[in-house]
Amino acid sequence: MAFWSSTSVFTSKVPRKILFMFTLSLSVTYLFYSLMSCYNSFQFQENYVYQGRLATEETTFVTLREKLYSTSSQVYFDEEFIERTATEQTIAVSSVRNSVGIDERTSGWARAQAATTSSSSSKQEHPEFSTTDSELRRVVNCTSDYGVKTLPQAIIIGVKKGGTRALLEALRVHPDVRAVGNEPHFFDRNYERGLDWYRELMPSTLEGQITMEKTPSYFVTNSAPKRIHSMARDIKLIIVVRNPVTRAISDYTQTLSKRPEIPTFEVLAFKNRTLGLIDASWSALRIGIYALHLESWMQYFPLSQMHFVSGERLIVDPAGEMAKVQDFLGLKRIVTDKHFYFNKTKGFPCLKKPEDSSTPRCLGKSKGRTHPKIDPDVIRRLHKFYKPFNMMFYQMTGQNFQWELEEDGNSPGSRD
Ligand SMILES: Nc1ncnc2c1ncn2[C@@H]1O[C@H](COP(=O)(O)OS(=O)(=O)O)[C@@H](OP(=O)(O)O)[C@H]1O
Repeated sequence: MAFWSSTSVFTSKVPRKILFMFTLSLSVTYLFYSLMSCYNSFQFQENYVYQGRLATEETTFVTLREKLYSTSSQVYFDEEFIERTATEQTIAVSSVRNSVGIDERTSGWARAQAATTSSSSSKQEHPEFSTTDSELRRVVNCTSDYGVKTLPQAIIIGVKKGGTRALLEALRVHPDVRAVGNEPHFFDRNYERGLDWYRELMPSTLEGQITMEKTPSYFVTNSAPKRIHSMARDIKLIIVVRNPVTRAISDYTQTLSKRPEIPTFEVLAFKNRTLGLIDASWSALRIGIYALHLESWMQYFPLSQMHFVSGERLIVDPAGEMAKVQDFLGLKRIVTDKHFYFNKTKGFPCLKKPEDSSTPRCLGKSKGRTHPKIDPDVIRRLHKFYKPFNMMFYQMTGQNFQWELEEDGNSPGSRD
C-alpha cells in the first residue's frame, strides 16, 4: 500500500517528459543488447571457423563467409549423407525434384527432401549442427538470407564420369564459390522453364562470390552451346576429361548397377565384333569422342573461356588441378594440398574433415565403383578407335592428356 502511494506521488511529481525519456532509453538499451547478442554470434562463428581449418589466416569478411558456407559444402561432399540430410539448398531440390531426370543423386536428394520437414531441423541431425549452443543457431538465422541469386558465371559442362562431382565439391570448399548441389539440367532438359526458374535454383551469393553448377550432359548436348552463349557470352566453362575408354567402362558400370540385366560391355561396344565394327552410336562410346563435341562449343566460345581438367590428375594430384582451376576462375588459391588426403579404403583423395567433426568427406558409393573386367582385346581396339579423335582433341585444346600411355585401361581411378 505504502509502495503504491509512494509510486503515485513519484509519478505525479516527475514530469511526464522525463518519464517518457526514461522509457525510451530503456527500450534503446534493450535493442542495443539484442543487436550485440547477434554480433557476438558472428564472432563465435568466426572463431569456430578458424580453429580447425585456416588458423593461420587473418579473420576477414571472406573467411567469415567461408564458414557460413563451408558447413554446407562439407555436407554435400558425402553423397550418402546427402541422402539423409537436406541442407540449405533444399529450395533447389524441391524445385528440381519433379522435373530433373532422375539419376542416383537426384533421387537421393528427393528422398532427403521427403524425409525432412525443414532444413534447420535436418541440420541438427548432423554432428556439426547438433550443438546445443543457442548462439550458433541464432547466427544461422541471422545470416541465412544474405546475398542474391544470380545466374552462374561458371559451369562444369562435362564430361559424364570424368570426375565432375569431385571437382565441384573441392571447389565448394572455396569461400568465393557457391554452387548448386544437384544437377539442374537446365540447358538440356529444362530449358523451356526459363532463366528465372534456373536463377531460382542457384544459391545466394555475396559480392565477389562465383555462382556455379555442374551438369555433365551439357557437353554432348547439341543445343547447349548456343543456349549458354545467349545467357552469358563471357561465361567460363570447365570440362573434366578422362581417358575415353575408362570413361566408357565407368559409364557402363553405372548403368549396370541400375540394370544388371543389360548385355556385356563387349557386346554393346560392337556393331559387328568379327569385322571389328565399333558401335560409336552407343552413348557410352559416343561421349568419349571429345573432339567432335568440342567443335560445337568452339563455334560459340573461344578457348580462353574453357578450361580442361584432367580427370586422371584430379585423382593423383587434386591440389595441382585445383590450383589451375582456381587460376582460371580468377580465384585466390585457397584450396590446396592441405585440404586433401588419400583415403586408402576409398582408393581416392578425400577432403580433410575439420578437426571438430567426425563426418567423412569422401564421395559416396556411386563414385569409385569397381569396374567389371573387360576383355583386353576389346580395350585395345577401343584405344585404337579413339586414338585419332584424342589426337585431334589434344591439338584443339593444346594439351596432351597422354591417354595413349594407358593402353591396358588401368588409368588412375579405374578399379578393374
Ligand atoms: N576424389 C574422388 N573420389 C571419388 N571418385 C573420384 C574422385 N576423383 C575423381 N573421381 C572419379 O569420378 C568418377 C565419377 O565422375 P563424375 O563425378 O563426373 O560422375 S557423374 O557424371 O557425375 O555421374 C568416378 O568414376 P568411377 O571410378 O568409374 O566410379 C571416379 O573415378
